Amino acid sequence: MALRTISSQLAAQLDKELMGPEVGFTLEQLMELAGLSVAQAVVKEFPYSESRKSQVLVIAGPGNNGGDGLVCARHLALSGFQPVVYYPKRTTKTPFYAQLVNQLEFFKVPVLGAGDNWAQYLDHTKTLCVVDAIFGFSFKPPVREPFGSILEQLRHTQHELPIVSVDIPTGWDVDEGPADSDCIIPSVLVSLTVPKPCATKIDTRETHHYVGGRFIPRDFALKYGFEPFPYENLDQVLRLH
Ligand SMILES: NC(=O)C1=CN([C@@H]2O[C@H](COP(=O)(O)OP(=O)(O)OC[C@H]3O[C@@H](n4cnc5c(N)ncnc54)[C@H](O)[C@@H]3O)[C@@H](O)[C@H]2O)[C@@H](O)CC1
Ligand SMILES: [K+]
Repeated sequence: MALRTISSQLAAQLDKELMGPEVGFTLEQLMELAGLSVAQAVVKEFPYSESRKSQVLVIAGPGNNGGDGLVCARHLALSGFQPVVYYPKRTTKTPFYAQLVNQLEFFKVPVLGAGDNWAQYLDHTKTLCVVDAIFGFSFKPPVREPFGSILEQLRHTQHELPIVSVDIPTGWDVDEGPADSDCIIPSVLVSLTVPKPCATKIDTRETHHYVGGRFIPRDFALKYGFEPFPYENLDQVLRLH
């Protein structure tokens, strides 16, 4: 069956409507569910076991994709993993992001900033995977620093240290896919609400694809032109490939 997708423009419109006066979701609610979905995909792909490594590096960007990463880290901590967050460009647009960081401190999750030695966590003998929560559907190329250097390092380690990308593999054009051979190739992509067109460009032999962000009713999905996804029970993610 063909992959159901919507364009970046329509995704932004859908988001706006969900948080508009008629529907009334808050960003905080949606982000909590989005981050929980990503954590659940990590748990499904790399089940926790006391006998194996459980460190996960979460790299959070400056926008809402980064916020999803901060929430995901908290849920991973609750599930027995040892997340470490690298959050080099903190936003002060709303106090909410600082609250998410406080919650991570409450869970004793280290949150590294610009200037900290984050690259030490790119060691595949100690770290299970990297959660790429750098940019989502509002990314506009080209990548600015420090994120260009971060992506370059992830590309060098991706064959030993799998990347789990939140919504969009960072650096890919949201509608067109990987712009060049320098782009990262995630091992797992967790599309939120509905995959964006770039998801049709993943090679399903190397990237497992999930959909998460389970927060819309059937008729709303149909209005935006896609069939709802058949999630099971209270699962927050559904594996597509
Ligand atoms: N309905 C949904 O699907 C929801 C989506 N959420 C998340 O929100 C994301 C979209 O969030 P935003 O609109 O905040 O955007 P993003 O998080 O995609 O990125 C925007 C931020 O990145 C910066 N940026 C953009 N292009 C850049 C470049 N080339 N170099 C350096 N910095 C750049 C911008 O200045 C801005 O700070 C989605 O992809 C998803 O992860 C959830 O948090 C909530 C619900
Ligand atoms: K991402």
